[in-house]
Amino acid sequence: MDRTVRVLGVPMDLGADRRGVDMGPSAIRYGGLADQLEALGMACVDGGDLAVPRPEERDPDADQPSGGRAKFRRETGEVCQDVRTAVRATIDDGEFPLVLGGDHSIAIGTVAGAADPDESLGIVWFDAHGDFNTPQTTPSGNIHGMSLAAILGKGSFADEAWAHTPAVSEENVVLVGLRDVDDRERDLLNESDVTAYTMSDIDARSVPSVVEEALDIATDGTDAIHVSLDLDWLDPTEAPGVGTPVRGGVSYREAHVAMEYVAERREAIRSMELVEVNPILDDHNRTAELACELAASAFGKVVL
Ligand SMILES: NC(=[NH2+])NCCC[C@H](N)C(=O)O
Ligand SMILES: [Mn+2]
Ligand SMILES: [Mn+2]
Repeated sequence: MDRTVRVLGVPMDLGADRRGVDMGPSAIRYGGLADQLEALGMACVDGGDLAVPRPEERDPDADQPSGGRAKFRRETGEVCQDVRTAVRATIDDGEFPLVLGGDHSIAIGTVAGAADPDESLGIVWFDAHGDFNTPQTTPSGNIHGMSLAAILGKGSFADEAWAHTPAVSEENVVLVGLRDVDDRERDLLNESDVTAYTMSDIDARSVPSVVEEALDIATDGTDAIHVSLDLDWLDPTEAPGVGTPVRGGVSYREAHVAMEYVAERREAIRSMELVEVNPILDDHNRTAELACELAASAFGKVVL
């Protein structure tokens, strides 16, 4: 890729129950992100961290305009609008936005910034979870479990302009690696036109075949795609530093080969994010280091 990569940190933890994911951007930087990308011959600049309010200073239930429960809805909306502005400015400058979370709620802002309203954007979402709850179905009230539904304007997110990005069509959205879905979330997902590949699909078909098909669906008829990588997609033995680990995820090698397939489509990729790294729960920063390695593979690092 010949675009300069601009790293944008979003130390956001309002969307999750476990504290500590706000330190993800620092952990990923310390994990050697810039060095890994520069070793590939890429130019990399750091846009710093966006400001995020502290949860201690806010009331999670202060503003619930359209019913249901989405904790820190107002604050999440404000942060996501700042993420959108920063991502859009990066793209307007001809650079590639690499957003570091923070919890997965920030994807709402990344996608809003990446999607040109006059174009269509596909999404490949690597995750153990569907992130397809709405304020009406959520068991937790945590927006990181609702971010994909928000982008698609599900439930009461339909009325919230900061959340819903109409340039994204369900037909071009693909989930990869699912293994933990809530009951009402499952119904919403099954009723939607989103394509979801579970870990059972990966067991039966292998990562290269599933990821290639996922990329085909996301790029089919779209102008560009966004790649969202939740580190809990990997098995917790490889990525222990995440807030909502689920057994039975992809292995180290499978994650790398998936990112190598992503790299083959890199001209179509407009933005990428690495989310849910929680250094408090990690083992000597290995999850953050793995995130850096996977980013390098997604940008074209190969063995030979
Ligand atoms: N991005 C994540 N790690 N999401 C976890 C979501 C967990 C659960 N489904 C919930 O709605 O609360
Ligand atoms: Mn997620
Ligand atoms: Mn997840």
